[in-house]
Amino acid sequence: MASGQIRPLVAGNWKMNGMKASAAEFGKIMAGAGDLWPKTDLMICPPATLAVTFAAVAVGSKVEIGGQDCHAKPSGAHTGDISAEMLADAGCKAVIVGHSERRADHKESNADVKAKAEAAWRAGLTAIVCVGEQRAERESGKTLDVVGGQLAGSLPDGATVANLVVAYEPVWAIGTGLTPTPADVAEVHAFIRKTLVGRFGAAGAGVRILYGGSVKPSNAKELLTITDVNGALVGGASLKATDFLGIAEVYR
Ligand SMILES: O=C[C@H](O)COP(=O)(O)O
Repeated sequence: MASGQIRPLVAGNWKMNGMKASAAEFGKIMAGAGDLWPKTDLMICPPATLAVTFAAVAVGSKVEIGGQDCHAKPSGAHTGDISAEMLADAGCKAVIVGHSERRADHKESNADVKAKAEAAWRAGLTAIVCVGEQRAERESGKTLDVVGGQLAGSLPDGATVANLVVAYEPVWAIGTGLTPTPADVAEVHAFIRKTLVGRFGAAGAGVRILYGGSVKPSNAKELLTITDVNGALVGGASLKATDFLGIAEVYR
């Protein structure tokens, strides 16, 4: 399916950034979102400490709130963890699972990511499943093998495909200012689309595939208008309202 037939999603992952005072920047994002919707869906995934407040103030706005991770179980003795059900209870509509920083820092396996994605679905959330290769893997021509393996192991089983988003984030492009060529992005996104259709049939053609990794206003048009790029997962540039909205502007 051509990217133009799917409403894009521009999601901001604030990672471990943001204090109560960041509500002012979030307010600017909400203020600008009305002009971009309904052409583009906007989402901010703040740290959990801010999710409840942001979700409350975002009611009635055109910005949805997502979590950055969840535990696979609904509740229990898991100190420091947050369940998908808790995120839903806080007003979140989605959760990122399998971000490369979680896969690396917390040694999350594909099976862990899949369990988290299924937990998201169980709680009624959209699962944003992240995949992407390391620099050495790209340089040795293994990108599609790596991404294919991650998809095979991490995508949830079930029929709630409408609640699935895949984010392609080359690990070497995250926070580095480096980006793949448009041709490389197109190749991986076409591969992900083919994989989704193979896995979910016709419904796979409607799953949004985001690109993430050093997206900023100056490169957004080049990266986000490629076929089968249906939006962006933005890190650093999502912390500043003008940059985040400037990225989403490409879909206006
Ligand atoms: O989740 C977002 C990505 O890790 C991208 O981060 P970045 O835009 O700072 O490169």
